[in-house]
Amino acid sequence: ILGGYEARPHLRPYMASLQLDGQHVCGGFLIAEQWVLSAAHCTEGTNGKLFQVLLGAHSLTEPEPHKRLYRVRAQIAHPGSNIHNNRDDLLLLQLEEKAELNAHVKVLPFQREDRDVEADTLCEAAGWGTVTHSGRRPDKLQQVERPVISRELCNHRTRHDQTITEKMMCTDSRKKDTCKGDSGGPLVCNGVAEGVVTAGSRVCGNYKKPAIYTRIAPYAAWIDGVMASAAG
Ligand SMILES: O=C(O)c1[nH]c2ccc(F)cc2c1NC(=O)[C@H]1C[C@@H]1c1ccccc1
Repeated sequence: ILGGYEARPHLRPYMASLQLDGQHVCGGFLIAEQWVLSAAHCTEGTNGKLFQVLLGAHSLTEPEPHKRLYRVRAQIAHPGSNIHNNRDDLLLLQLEEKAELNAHVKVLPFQREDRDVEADTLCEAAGWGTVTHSGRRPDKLQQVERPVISRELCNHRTRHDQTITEKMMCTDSRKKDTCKGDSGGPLVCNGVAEGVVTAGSRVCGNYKKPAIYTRIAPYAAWIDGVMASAAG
């Protein structure tokens, strides 16, 4: 998160850190007791290794009472996701067991109504992604508030030039922005997850390249289908 600030500990009890060998790789969030939603690109370069999912954390390194690392039973990338673009950039992770829900570990509802969030709506993003242009990594969860920008503006030839589909949304990236390592985390608008930070490599903090999110509502049926088929 560039230009943000330390989140109040455990005010975002749905936040997950996707880790490999104890290292934070991407964000994610709890959408059901045994399911985390993140971004498919985060699995690139992991050559099929399964993540571990840290829940209930504020600091990545310090011992905290409700912090717990969960093994992953299955990782399901959206079938349309690919390395060449940001389309269908979603990853579902089934935890080995149901997460123990408490004040520090909670499910975040996601938007099911497929309607664009109005431009200028202030939404929030949080993550353990880079906090400086030089790539400094924070230990504690950071957050930032960003206004939604219209798809028309985001698709301008000087911005993302017609690559933003109706299954994506954008926020202003002037100075304050999501960045590498925040991918997979939720864009929360009025208390509901409307988007997932895309994990395609992009420049951060440059107003000419707005932040891109996968809108969740268009994928509600896919998400429900995967969770239902793997149930039990
Ligand atoms: O965040 C992303 O967009 C992204 N997309 C990817 C694709 C492949 C892939 F193997 C990783 C990623 C990855 N994350 C990262 O590189 C994480 C490791 C870097 C990081 C940044 C800040 C704080 C901690 C760690």
